[in-house]
Amino acid sequence: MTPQNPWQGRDDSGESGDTRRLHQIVRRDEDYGPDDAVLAGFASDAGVARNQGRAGAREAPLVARRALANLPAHALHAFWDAGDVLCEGDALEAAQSAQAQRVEQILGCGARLVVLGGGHETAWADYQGLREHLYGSQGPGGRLLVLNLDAHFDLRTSRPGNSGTPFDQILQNARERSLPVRYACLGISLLSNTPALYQRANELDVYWREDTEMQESQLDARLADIDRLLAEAEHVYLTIDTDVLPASVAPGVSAPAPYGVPLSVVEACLQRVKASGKLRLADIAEFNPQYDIDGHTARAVARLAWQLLQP
Ligand SMILES: N=CN[C@@H](CCC(=O)O)C(=O)O
Ligand SMILES: [Mn+2]
Ligand SMILES: [Mn+2]
Repeated sequence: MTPQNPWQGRDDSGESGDTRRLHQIVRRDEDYGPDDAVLAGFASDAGVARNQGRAGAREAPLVARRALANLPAHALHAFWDAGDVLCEGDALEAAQSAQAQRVEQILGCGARLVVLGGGHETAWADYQGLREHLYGSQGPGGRLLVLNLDAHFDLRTSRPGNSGTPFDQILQNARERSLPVRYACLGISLLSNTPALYQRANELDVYWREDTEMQESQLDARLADIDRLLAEAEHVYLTIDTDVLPASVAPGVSAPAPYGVPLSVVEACLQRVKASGKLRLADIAEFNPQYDIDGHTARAVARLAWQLLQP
């Protein structure tokens, strides 16, 4: 469990009506079951450090919980905080392995899991847990869509892994095991990805759209794209890199993108995936509180996490 208690906020219970906020409905036991919402943190920026980026994402789970704490509960009656897996120093693979085991265990209970990263090395950890859940001996099998909302492909081929390699790691691993995994990346910034990364995306049959195609006026077409991708899969892993948002909305990231995808579009994509009934796992990565301005990024991350937690 995190040392400081982030679950603190206003108490309006003296007023009439439903005044519940998230800090008043959070639970820390393990008595969750099918369809219950569970929040878990992966406190790591070892992948960002390895990837020549700005450290600080390791504090994100704590700061995001603080921003979530005071939000009204609305349709959510309870949710569980499963605490953090901490990455000590550069011991990333050990932390990813611990996170994968925990993800598999929580998904095995039938819960709806939302992970707060960490750099995007979170995705390789989360995927491995989901892979065991879906394709392990008791798993249902079926086609998996990995849907990443991100300014970056994160398809770097260097190893050991870092925050820029997770989807190459996932696709390589899926190929080795002949698993039906498709990768789609929405929000790519032309100015944040080299031609080598576009080439890697083409080699791996990645479905991608650039940020310039992900604006409000193009939303209907993008939702139709998502519907087609969803129709070709039984399961979805949704991963949101905070740097997909414009730097003005989310300055607190390692690698800001000035153009970005509007929060309204990101939310519409999230809601479309949720409505499909195929969402098995979601995470939000790359929030770096050290570079935030007046909590703007923390609030945007909390807003996305809040939507994922709602029934
Ligand atoms: N998580 C991904 N990070 C980007 C970082 C790019 C940058 O630092 O400019 C990537 O590897 O492409
Ligand atoms: Mn990114
Ligand atoms: Mn990323």
